[in-house]
Amino acid sequence: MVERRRPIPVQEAIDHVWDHRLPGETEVVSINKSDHRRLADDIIATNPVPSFDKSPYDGFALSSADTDRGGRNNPVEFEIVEHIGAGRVPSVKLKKGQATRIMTGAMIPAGADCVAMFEICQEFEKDGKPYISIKREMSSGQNVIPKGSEIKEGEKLINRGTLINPGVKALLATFGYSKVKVTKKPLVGIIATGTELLEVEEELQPGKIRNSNAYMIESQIIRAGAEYKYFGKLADELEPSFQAVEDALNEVDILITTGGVSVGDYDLMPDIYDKLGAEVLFNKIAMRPGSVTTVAARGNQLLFGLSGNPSACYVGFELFVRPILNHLLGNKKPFLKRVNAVLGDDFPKPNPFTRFVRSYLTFENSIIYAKLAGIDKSNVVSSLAHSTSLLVLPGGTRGFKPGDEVEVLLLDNEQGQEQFY
Ligand SMILES: Nc1nc2c(c(=O)[nH]1)N[C@H]1C(S)=C(S)[C@@H](COP(=O)(O)OP(=O)(O)OC[C@H]3O[C@@H](n4cnc5c(N)ncnc54)[C@H](O)[C@@H]3O)O[C@H]1N2
Ligand code: MOO
Ligand SMILES: [Mg+2]
Repeated sequence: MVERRRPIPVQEAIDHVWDHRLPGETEVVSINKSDHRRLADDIIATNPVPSFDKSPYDGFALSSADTDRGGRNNPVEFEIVEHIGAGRVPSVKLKKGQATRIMTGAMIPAGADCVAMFEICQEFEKDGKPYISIKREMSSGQNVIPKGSEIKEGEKLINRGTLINPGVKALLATFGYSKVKVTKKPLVGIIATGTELLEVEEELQPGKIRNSNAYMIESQIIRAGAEYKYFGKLADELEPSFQAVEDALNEVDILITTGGVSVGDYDLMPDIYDKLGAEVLFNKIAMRPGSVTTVAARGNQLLFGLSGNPSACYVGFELFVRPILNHLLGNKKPFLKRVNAVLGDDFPKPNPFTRFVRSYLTFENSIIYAKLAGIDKSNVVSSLAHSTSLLVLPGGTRGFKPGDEVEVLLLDNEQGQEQFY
């Protein structure tokens, strides 16, 4: 007799997996290798920025008081006593009527409180010495970037958990973080099951198919920021499959298998979990595709039994594996970002289960439209390449039509959300 499974709501399944989450680990990497990693510590300003009063322009540093009553008919003159570029420390303290020729980024000399840009100065020589004249009044602080005006020393700039992007990297360099403490990438094992599977380089044979899921999962793991180890494909035979799964568990943090989780004669994963002594958290979810997605726990390891059907496998990963990887990676918003959109296609067939439809978004006249990425069947592979989102259609007795307001989960968005819903 076929086993009857009780489907549980998606949120309940997500909660079960979430209850088994573990804290991630950290490691130190060189700043050059830190891209796309997540910060394990807050980033604190180790110095003020700028760390000295500096000039934002090429011009002349002088005392604004010396320009008092300067004007169109009353030019004020300054003797140029020093010439400094960025990186040099001024050595002359300016006296009344003196100015320093200064370049962008250079330190403002003592005795100066403003910078007159080249464009407003007349240069000339008097007694063989360089001079300028200015036909206007300057104010104190004009064209000076004061020390600490951008960032105060000790200020918290970036929260731990933040993904390192070019801007974050610029800050790390600004504050001397040549080594960066980041969260460690969890290692996720992949096993594909199915006697019908051929590897990518093999010729197609009658009754067989190429194993696309393992490669798809590799890519999903990388997109999530983790690392994978592929243990190959297994024929549907219990003893060797059990051995392979047990061996793989010794090497990885998390194990993903694909196929063999339904109720077929060669669906061996339920027996393998049994033999491993793993606790099956659930094996039926009220969702399409991926209703047979099974998650088991052995010790502190999670085993994700994703469906063999490509679209079901894909969705199972995004809903159940990805948040756990995000959590291990220190992402404080581990669930897929959910936004509202307008349905751009017809979807007349109702379904009692919540559907996660492979879709993409378009942006027209300030409206986000969600459109179907292709055939909406659990066994198809073709729609996945065009999917940037999962349209969430609640289960029920009605279908959906263009113009209906819908929710979509974003697949390529780095900013997730704290809860699934
Ligand atoms: N009597 C029932 N039959 C089925 C049920 C059910 O409830 N009662 N559930 C159906 C649903 S829903 C799904 S989804 C599938 C799930 O199947 P399995 O997870 O057990 O996977 P397999 O049987 O091993 O394979 C299913 C399908 O996927 C192809 N496949 C498998 N591995 C790969 C791979 N690595 N790359 C590409 N394609 C793969 C495989 O050849 C099969 O066509 O069960 C339904 N049946
Ligand atoms: O698990 Mo199946 O994908 O619901 O069709
Ligand atoms: Mg099966």
